[in-house]
Amino acid sequence: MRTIDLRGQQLSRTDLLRLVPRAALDMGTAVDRVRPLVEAVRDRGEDALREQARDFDGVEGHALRVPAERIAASLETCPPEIRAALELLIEKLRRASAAQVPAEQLTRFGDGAVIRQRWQPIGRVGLYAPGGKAAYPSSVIMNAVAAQAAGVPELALASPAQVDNDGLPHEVVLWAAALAGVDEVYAIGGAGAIAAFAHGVESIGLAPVDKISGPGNVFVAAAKRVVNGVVGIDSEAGTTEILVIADESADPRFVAADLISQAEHDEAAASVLVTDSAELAERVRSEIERRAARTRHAERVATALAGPQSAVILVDDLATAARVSDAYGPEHLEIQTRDDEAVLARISDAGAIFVGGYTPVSLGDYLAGSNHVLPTGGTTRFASGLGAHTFLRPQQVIGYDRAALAEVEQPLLALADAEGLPAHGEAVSARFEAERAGEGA
Ligand SMILES: NC(=O)c1ccc[n+]([C@@H]2O[C@H](COP(=O)([O-])OP(=O)(O)OC[C@H]3O[C@@H](n4cnc5c(N)ncnc54)[C@H](O)[C@@H]3O)[C@@H](O)[C@H]2O)c1
Ligand SMILES: N[C@H](CO)Cc1c[nH]c[nH+]1
Ligand SMILES: [Zn+2]
Repeated sequence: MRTIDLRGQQLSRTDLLRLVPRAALDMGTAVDRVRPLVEAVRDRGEDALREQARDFDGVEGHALRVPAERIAASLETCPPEIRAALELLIEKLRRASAAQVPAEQLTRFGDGAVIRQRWQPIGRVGLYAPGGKAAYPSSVIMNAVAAQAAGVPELALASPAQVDNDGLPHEVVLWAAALAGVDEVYAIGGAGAIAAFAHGVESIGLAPVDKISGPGNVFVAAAKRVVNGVVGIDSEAGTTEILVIADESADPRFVAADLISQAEHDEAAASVLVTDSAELAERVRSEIERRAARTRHAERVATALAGPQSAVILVDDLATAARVSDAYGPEHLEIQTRDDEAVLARISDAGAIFVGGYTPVSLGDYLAGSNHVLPTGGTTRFASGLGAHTFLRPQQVIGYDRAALAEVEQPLLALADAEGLPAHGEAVSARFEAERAGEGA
């Protein structure tokens, strides 16, 4: 990991934005690459999906829709300990997701004037679970349980076709779909899946969805940006990022293990350590050296950690560390310091925040009860992680009676007049015309 030494420098947020590294393939380039893939699926449907499965997943002649009976039957081969772990995840996530559903609120302006704030679930959603370099049953559940907590009636799931599973998605993805109660599943990956959800594919019975959610690599995130507006999207939950703020009190073994854990996702994943302790930085480095080579995906991890997107950043103090973190706006932020709450209080922009030495990101990836689908690429400035709220739209329901309308008639006429839109005022006055004509007679 390269070192960026910011000690002794007074840097503005703009300076920090330029200094702090970002993922190797930028979103603009990825958008240019996937736009033709999305348009091909929009224009040529199944044929384009089959070409993309051949080119990117190495799969041909497979069934794009997984029969519902096959999904249910998959559970027969699910080892009991994996089933129990998936069920534990479902149970914890259901509780935390239910807490994300807001209660209906009433605002009354006197007796006959009320605004109801209700939260309306989206009708049909497309859930994406990645499946290129690894299998993501946990993402199936993060998506499905959040949507179910919101009350979404129709869920469809897509995940890449696998050569070693007869062109079906990973078997463990089917287990998760069966346990989460999702029976509309497609063996489609990447930009093709996002385009298929957005535009529908009649020949395989895939109706267009209203909103797409779920994580994926940079091509998946870019495709979501392309279809945004045709359908809604959750967030750009792309290539994984972790930023750790640590001081000399942190355990270098924990910090190193966490930086490696997220580098395991993708050669393009970003692992960043920000510390005011040069000694900790050194100890983390040697721990990484000791551990990284031993991991199953050592080459991928080494590439991610050596890439321009990963770094050790040395700062003068933890206040500066928090500024660096906010400028970066990481998907995952870990805080391992002597006073974690003080650092947390300085943080604004992060997808999810993991506080203390015993709250690693991989706990949140699987079993904290929180949702692991999180915004990346600096979008934490305006986007949030996936939750029940992702699938709910606030709608105001307005009800005034005659007396309450009469009470606001005059100020409303003044506003309509100020905007030069008198018919707006007349739409109110018209309701009292007959009565006034009677009074005048
Ligand atoms: N932000 C989050 O919430 C979150 C959560 C989990 C995983 N992730 C990220 O998801 C990603 C998973 O990636 P993955 O590759 O394993 O699975 P994936 O399903 O996201 O991507 C595989 C698909 O990418 C497409 N693809 C591959 N090469 C391409 C190319 N050159 N051009 C266009 N399309 C191409 C193919 O369609 C393929 O099916 C990782 O980057 C991981 O960090 C993010
Ligand atoms: N760390 C990922 C989010 O970037 C989520 C995940 C799923 N499985 C393992 N990890
Ligand atoms: Zn992870």
